[in-house]
Amino acid sequence: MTSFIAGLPKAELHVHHVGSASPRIVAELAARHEGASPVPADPAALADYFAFRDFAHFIDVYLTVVDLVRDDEDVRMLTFEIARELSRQQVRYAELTITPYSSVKRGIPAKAFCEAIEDARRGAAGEFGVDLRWCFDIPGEAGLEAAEQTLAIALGERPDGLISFGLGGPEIGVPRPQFKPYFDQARAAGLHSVPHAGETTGPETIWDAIRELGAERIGHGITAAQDPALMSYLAEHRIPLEISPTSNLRTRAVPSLDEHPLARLVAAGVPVSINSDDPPMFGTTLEEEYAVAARLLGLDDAGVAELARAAVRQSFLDPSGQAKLLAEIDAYTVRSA
Ligand SMILES: O=c1[nH]cnc2c1ncn2[C@@H]1O[C@H](CO)[C@@H](O)[C@H]1O
Repeated sequence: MTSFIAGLPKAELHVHHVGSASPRIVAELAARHEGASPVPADPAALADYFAFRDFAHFIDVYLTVVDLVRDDEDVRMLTFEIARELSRQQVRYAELTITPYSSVKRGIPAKAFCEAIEDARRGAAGEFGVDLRWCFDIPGEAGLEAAEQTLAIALGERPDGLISFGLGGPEIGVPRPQFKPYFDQARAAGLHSVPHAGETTGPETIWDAIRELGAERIGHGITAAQDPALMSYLAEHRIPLEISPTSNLRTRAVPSLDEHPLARLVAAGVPVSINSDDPPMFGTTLEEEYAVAARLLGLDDAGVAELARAAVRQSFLDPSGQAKLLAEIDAYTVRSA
């Protein structure tokens, strides 16, 4: 199973930019910028640093890593190195969630930020054969000011790889309906709506994301398992959940992997993709998340290949790109039989 997963061509739909900074990248960033940072450069110490009391603590820690990204060269290096890691796991296509607001607020001009990610996107395609797209998300804890800025950067700079508009950060105390005007404008401009919801709050947040923000996919959405009517709605309207099992464990959104609602969601017919969210911060990889999903769902190699196909079909990759990647998965599965 493990070697099958390792070689399986994949697509990743829910993985965060700064959240993918590996210990090597974090050490490189820490070394570049003198000055006090609580983020340890030593990989062992960093692993201890990435231990979270709860979700709010996770966001606090996450933002200390955001502080390490100080200029457009840091952005370019981080993005390119993420693509290297994705290619090592046979990821051919990834929709990377990026929060430009947080970096622009820290002094990186929006134009330079977008040029840097686009440089890295071209490099990733040429060097690694990884096709990167961007989801620009609003950091919810920064409220409507961040929504305003994120939309302005998205529509003002409109980098070629930008395909979707999201909402991350804490859900508690951050009601989704307030962001409706920004999602309306983003969708009117042709961006897909993919807010987080139902990660740390109940099903009503997911209903809001659907009804108020026009969600086409939901980030996490695991509390949908508490509402059979919502699961039926997600199944009937083919609104996929972007599931990251270990993330939910490490942020304490679920008490244990065995209690993760993934199997209940799949049994109810809810479309899901498997993702890693913030892999180094959660001590995992996309490959590992496929193995966790295979265990929780009792899948054989054929079942795991279907997980990869589902992610491709739920992606915003164009039909010909999807057909090409699906054919690659089919060919790999036949070869591995
Ligand atoms: O699992 C997650 N849930 C919500 N937000 C997340 C997660 N992982 C990373 N972020 C990021 O946390 C920042 C908060 O300012 C945002 O950039 C969001 O993208």
